[in-house]
Amino acid sequence: MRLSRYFMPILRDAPKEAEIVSHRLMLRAGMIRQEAAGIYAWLPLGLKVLNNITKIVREEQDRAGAIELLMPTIQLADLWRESGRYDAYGKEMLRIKDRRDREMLYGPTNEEMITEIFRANVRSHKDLPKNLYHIQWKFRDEVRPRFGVMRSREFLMKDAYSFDIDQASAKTSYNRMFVAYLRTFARLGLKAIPMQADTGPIGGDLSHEFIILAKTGESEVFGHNDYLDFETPDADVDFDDAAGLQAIVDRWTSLYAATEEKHDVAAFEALPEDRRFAARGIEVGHIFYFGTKYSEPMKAYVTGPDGKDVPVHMGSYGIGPSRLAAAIIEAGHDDAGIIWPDAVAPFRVGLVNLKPGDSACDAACEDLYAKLKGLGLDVLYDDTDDRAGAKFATMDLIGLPWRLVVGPKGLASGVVELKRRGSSAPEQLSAESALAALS
Ligand SMILES: Nc1ncnc2c1ncn2[C@@H]1O[C@H](COS(=O)(=O)NC(=O)[C@@H](N)CS)[C@@H](O)[C@H]1O
Repeated sequence: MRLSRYFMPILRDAPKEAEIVSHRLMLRAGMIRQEAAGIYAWLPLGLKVLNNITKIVREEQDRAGAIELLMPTIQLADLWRESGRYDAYGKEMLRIKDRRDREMLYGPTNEEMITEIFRANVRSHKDLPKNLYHIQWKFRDEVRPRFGVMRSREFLMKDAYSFDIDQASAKTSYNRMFVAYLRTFARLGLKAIPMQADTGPIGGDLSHEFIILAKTGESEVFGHNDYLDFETPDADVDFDDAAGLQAIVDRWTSLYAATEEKHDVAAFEALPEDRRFAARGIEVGHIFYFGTKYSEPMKAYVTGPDGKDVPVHMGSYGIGPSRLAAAIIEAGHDDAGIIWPDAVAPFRVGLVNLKPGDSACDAACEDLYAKLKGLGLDVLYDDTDDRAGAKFATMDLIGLPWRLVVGPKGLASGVVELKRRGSSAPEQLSAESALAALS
């Protein structure tokens, strides 16, 4: 992409209302723009990051055997009356009426709707287990939206829902998502720790939050340090091996880890001082098992092996891709700006022409631009007339993994300059060597 043709409204300074670093940097990098309190437009650079995040989320859901569909954002109030949550959900629910005065709502979550879709189509235990998911915008009228997209009112969520014949089988579905979440957050360059958590308005009695440690996290969390060195399950983990999955979950829940709500001070303080952490954390995922909480009132039954109708056992599993864009910045930045993990970066390489209009620089940049794209790399080519310092600052701010600089002096001695974001010194090397280093 040529920067002269792109749309990336960089801000020199962050607006004063931005309190945390990710909010400041997302505004300054031209990734998002607030349209109303807690409601954001995702500008081109931010949308590329969001799409990279959802791509990884989707791949790991699919690997775990979940099946993707897409449910609407607008839901009928009557559906929520069936589960009894319409009144219970409270002020966070955005209630609307259509032209026929029909009561509707902007979905904060989809347990009722997915249960309705399931019960209309699945009647036999032979069709179980099932895990259906979508990646869809949600609305929760948070009393105090803040920290940019970290706690917004309209936000993107991957929410998956599992259906099983009994609790034992539902636990395996829960474990599949647990393992998928470990892999997902690791691929996003994050160290997420599963912590026992409250179930809140979703319900049930088994729940884990996946927390990443960050100074600006909203939650107070406590845990055993060893979690930070646990390896992530491999891509070839067998999602049909119930015992193997349980072993992974057992290992990842074997040491102390709890959010404030579930914190057991005595258990925590029994740990050696140098083996425990008390930190702030960001909740990037939350999984729940809640049995027949929805299937019972909504009559989502299947015929069991004994011919008797039984309500299905369910769980729901949420990840916040829009929150993750901010959380990843909280976990990876420096004074110059964002440091994206390669898998999430909006472009792989920032190509900087120090002297647009100089025929040697223009020719060398066009050649590198074409070759880098030929290597399948996404390139942002800064062909603008900005000063060199401003160009370098922009590339650091938006956090691209590589910066490749072409200038008249360098060309005269047959070199270009290559720099890895976040590492130390830039390297002077031939264009060919630079291409080899980037391929
Ligand atoms: N206001 C918000 N802004 C941004 N992300 C949010 C917000 N509220 C929740 N999330 C994200 O959405 C994830 C799931 O939300 S949740 O309430 O915990 N879970 C559910 O809604 C269940 N239906 C799981 S399918 C959270 O872990 C968090 O990453």
